[in-house]
Amino acid sequence: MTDRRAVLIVMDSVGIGGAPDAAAYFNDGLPDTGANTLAHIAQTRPLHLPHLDALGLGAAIRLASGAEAPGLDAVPQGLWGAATEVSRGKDTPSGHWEIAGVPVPWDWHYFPDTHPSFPADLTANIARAAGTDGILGNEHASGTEIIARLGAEHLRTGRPICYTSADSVLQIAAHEEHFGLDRLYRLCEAVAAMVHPMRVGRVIARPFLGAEGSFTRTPNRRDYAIAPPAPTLLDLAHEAGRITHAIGKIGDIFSHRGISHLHKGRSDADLADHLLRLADEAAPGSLIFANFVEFDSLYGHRRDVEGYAEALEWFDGVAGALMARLRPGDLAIFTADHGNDPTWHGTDHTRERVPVLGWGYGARAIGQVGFADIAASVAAHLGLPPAGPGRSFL
Ligand SMILES: O=P(O)(O)O[C@H]1O[C@H](CO)[C@@H](O)[C@H]1O
Ligand SMILES: [Mn+2]
Ligand SMILES: [Mn+2]
Repeated sequence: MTDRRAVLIVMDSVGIGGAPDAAAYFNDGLPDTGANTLAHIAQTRPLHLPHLDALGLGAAIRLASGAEAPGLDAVPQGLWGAATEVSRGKDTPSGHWEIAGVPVPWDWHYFPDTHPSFPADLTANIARAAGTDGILGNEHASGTEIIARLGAEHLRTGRPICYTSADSVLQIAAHEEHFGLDRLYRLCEAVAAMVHPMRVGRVIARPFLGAEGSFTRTPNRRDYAIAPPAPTLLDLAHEAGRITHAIGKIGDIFSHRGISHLHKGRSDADLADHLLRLADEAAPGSLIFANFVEFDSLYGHRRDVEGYAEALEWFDGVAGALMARLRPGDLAIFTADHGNDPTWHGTDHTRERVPVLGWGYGARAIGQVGFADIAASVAAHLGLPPAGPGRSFL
């Protein structure tokens, strides 16, 4: 068995524009053509990302989309390229599964942007499972906006707040104390069993606390996702006897399959602590697979450009600290699952290419690759059987 370790890091929503099929994806009814998360942030205010840029981040942006990204102009010293997704979906499971070697073979079910959004029989079944006389919401919404608008009515009526987005999701927001956290989890589990057969990708529990005017979501979000339709990189590594460490949302995204140890936290700062500790401690031959979600959840969906920029600059320090701890023979890859351009209209993800930045193979331009090539490369590095339809770029 190889001693070589691999660290695969998804910077959630850190897209670099240029997706060839962006016109088929929408925000507020308008196509995602031209969306470019990183370039548009950098054009708003120059980014200082010395570690990621030294690997080739600025070069990857120019390769993916031809866009200028002020502040990101280093000569690449790492492995660098841009990856294009083939799965028909611009959400988290589609991106992560394809990165792990399993492009999504089906069309997800999306709920229409109408009011009501959910079919009447589903609405009735959700209320029955909740033990309430109805539901609130039943529309496309942003999660922070809808609890501000409907939170008081939720407390008054006890009805769960159910909403969706341009993603294949059904989200349920409820007050942790008034409705109850365990009750919300049980409801989401029951609703997941109703909608997974329809190919709705996820049911998401969105607990919140507080009183009218100050409702706030808590870190107790939980995702109930459809299982990947084929063995992923995690499954292959685990079956080969490797230790697999999942950091953050990776457990939920892969239905907890192929994971030896799950490391969660209340924030990305907690996840960074796990990552840096594992860089010191993870066994030879192991795979560390991390998702850093706050770019997406706190800044992308909220269209907060400055917050996103600061989160990137914080994460660049984490990336530098990680690279300082890796050992000769290790591979680290930094990539993303989709875009979420905070300068764009709407509040949904944006269809984009993503960066592929690697530490451990010297300076190497890999050009345009596919998401699934990442799985093939990590598998090759770890000496595992080929993972999925991609080709190794190593
Ligand atoms: O607005 P919030 O509730 O954060 O929802 C966002 O989070 C969901 C899952 O990532 C996406 O589908 C998007 O709509
Ligand atoms: Mn995501
Ligand atoms: Mn998201």
